[in-house]
Amino acid sequence: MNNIPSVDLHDFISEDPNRKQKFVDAIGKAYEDIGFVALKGHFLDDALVENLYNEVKNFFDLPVATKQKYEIPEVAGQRGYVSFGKESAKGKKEGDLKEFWHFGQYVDENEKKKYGYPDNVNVEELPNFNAIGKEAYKMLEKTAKYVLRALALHLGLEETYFDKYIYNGNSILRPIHYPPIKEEPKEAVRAAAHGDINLITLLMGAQGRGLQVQNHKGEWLDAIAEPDELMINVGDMLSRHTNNKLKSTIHRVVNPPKELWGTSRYSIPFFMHPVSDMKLDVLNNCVDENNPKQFEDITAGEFLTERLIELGLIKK
Ligand SMILES: O=C(O)CCC(=O)C(=O)O
Ligand SMILES: [Fe+2]
Repeated sequence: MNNIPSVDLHDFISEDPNRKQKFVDAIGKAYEDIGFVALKGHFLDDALVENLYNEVKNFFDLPVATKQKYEIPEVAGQRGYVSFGKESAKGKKEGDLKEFWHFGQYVDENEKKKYGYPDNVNVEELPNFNAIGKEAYKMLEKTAKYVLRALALHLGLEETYFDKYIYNGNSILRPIHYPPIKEEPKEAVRAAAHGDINLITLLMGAQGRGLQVQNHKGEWLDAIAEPDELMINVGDMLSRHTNNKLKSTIHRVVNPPKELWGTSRYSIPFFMHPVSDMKLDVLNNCVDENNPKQFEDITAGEFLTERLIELGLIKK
């Protein structure tokens, strides 16, 4: 029995108003409650998923010295490689037991200056790695656009409310490798308890065990998706914007039992970010007498910088 509700994006995209409303209600209810849904009917086909996993595994199999060629501290880990143990969850000193890669937004040459995004990093050893990453990025971004449209309707906003903020948004596709565990990790875990920073996260790879989410009672529940499903959760930016009506649920990746220490785990979250100048100020229609404004006004860019400092990716 899974604890996370399952929804099908085909319902939302269908021309049938009842199916569309059913999707909006189901995802809205799930995000006001547990903060996660498993979603079928997205735009990633099986071949693309398989190709992406193969490329990602081949990348992490490269020698450490090769991977480190692609580590660029000046961009605060926002593109290219981030080596093992570098990132720690907010408020935690032990680094997570993971290494990862970041693909970022693709903007035209003439738009580059406007957005100020760092360039994506090209892996010379793997001729298809970057093209496949880009294709997956675009398909996840398209999926996220429809999910945000459903959430806009649920919030009583215009359906396309988020479209203008996510066009050329600062999203990140992050393939993660949790290597085999070689010695007693003491306090360190694969990913310590955290809320995501961004608007919503679309996670590939939640079929395997390890991901857990915390419910209202503080209990940790396993979050397991079907192979054709993406796990999609609300991040802190959307939770702020909606005055916590939509919940950014704390989640973590636990270490496996000792007999499975020898195995790697891979996952590929897509962190959907808006453009940096989106105001995350609490929406008026999410404030009333019983639920007063809970968050200070802040832009997405300011909020991201604050959090990257807390994660250890920007050095003060
Ligand atoms: O690896 C996973 O399953 C989840 C990773 C995660 O929560 C994150 O990177 O924010
Ligand atoms: Fe996360």
